[in-house]
Amino acid sequence: MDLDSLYAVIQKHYADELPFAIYRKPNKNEIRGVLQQDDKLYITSDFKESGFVFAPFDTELNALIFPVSKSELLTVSYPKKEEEIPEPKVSKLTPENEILKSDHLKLVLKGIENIESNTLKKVVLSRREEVKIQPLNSGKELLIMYERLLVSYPSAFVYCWYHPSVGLWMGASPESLFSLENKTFRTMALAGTHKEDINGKAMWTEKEKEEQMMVTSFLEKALEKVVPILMISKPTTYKAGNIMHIKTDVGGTINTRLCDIPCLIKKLHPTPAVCGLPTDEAKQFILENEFYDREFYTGFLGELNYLDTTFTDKEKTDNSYADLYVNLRCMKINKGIATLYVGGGITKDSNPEDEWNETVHKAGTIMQILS
Ligand SMILES: C=C(O[C@H]1C=CC=C(C(=O)O)[C@@H]1O)C(=O)O
Repeated sequence: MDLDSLYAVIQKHYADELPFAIYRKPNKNEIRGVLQQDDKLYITSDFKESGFVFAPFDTELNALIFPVSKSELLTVSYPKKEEEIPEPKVSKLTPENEILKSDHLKLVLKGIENIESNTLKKVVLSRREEVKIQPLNSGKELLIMYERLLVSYPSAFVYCWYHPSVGLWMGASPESLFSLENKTFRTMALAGTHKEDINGKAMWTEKEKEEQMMVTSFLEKALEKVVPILMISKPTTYKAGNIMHIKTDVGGTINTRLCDIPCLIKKLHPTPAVCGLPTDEAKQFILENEFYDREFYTGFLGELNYLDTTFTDKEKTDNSYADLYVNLRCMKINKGIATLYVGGGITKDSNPEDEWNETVHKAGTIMQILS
């Protein structure tokens, strides 16, 4: 099958209001599709099923799955396309934006005050922004947007997910939750944000370095008992579209008898890159104080318990395979409205105005594919 045929199948599925996910993994030259054959909503309660999982931020809520046994799985090659990424169009503040801004500044300030007076060390605070778009009348318009995402974010996990009773989500995630193949385990500590500068280098501040180090230390601690020799790279600058982050690669051979995929999910989701530290305190602060429901933003998604190499073999499952990504740089699309989700890590050294600007910039990079 070629790309055009895959797109044709997706368009038909969308028109028939049937669930599907399409995705391209970071730096890979292929697109995969998981096309569920009925319109039921399947839930995975223990992450033991095989399928494409879509899990919300709040671990108390249901994670959804397109089961392999109920889906057609397709894979096509995707030629690499290089394209200049346009500068994000950051529009002037409208009165609506002013309200968004003052709410976000208040939220960040409250986060900082909490960190100063409590045991909370870091909390990731976010907001959403609604943008009017041309209504997506057909799958064709949808795929044009998806194609723009693919080209703008070659190093991201670029996906489009649809279920008629949940809605349509699209995104380009720079962050792996983890991958596991047999016993080879990989994850990353990603934090700190800068606009891309001319020479591709960023001058990281102490605040950003510390914020990212907290994520690395969390992973080290969470994994010490289950990955006997944990390899941790030096922090490097990582480019995601026209945004840069600090990234540390973390990995090793895991003892799957001590910790399997459900155990890893429990240990790692939500990471301090999207929640904070300590996890429970940060999560409580987020649920009580953010002005909206995150739903699937900062949840995770991807291949669960079906082997990469046997992608087309529906019957074959392997319980030590997963390739999961954190749902960042994403949006929900409903008719003529795209809701963008953006956030940033708050520590004691955060400056509310800078944190607001970070979210404006992140929103701008997603917005550029909407025009
Ligand atoms: C929560 C988000 O980003 C996280 C991932 C990378 C860098 C981040 C930061 O610099 O704050 C965040 O931790 C988001 O983009 O909505």
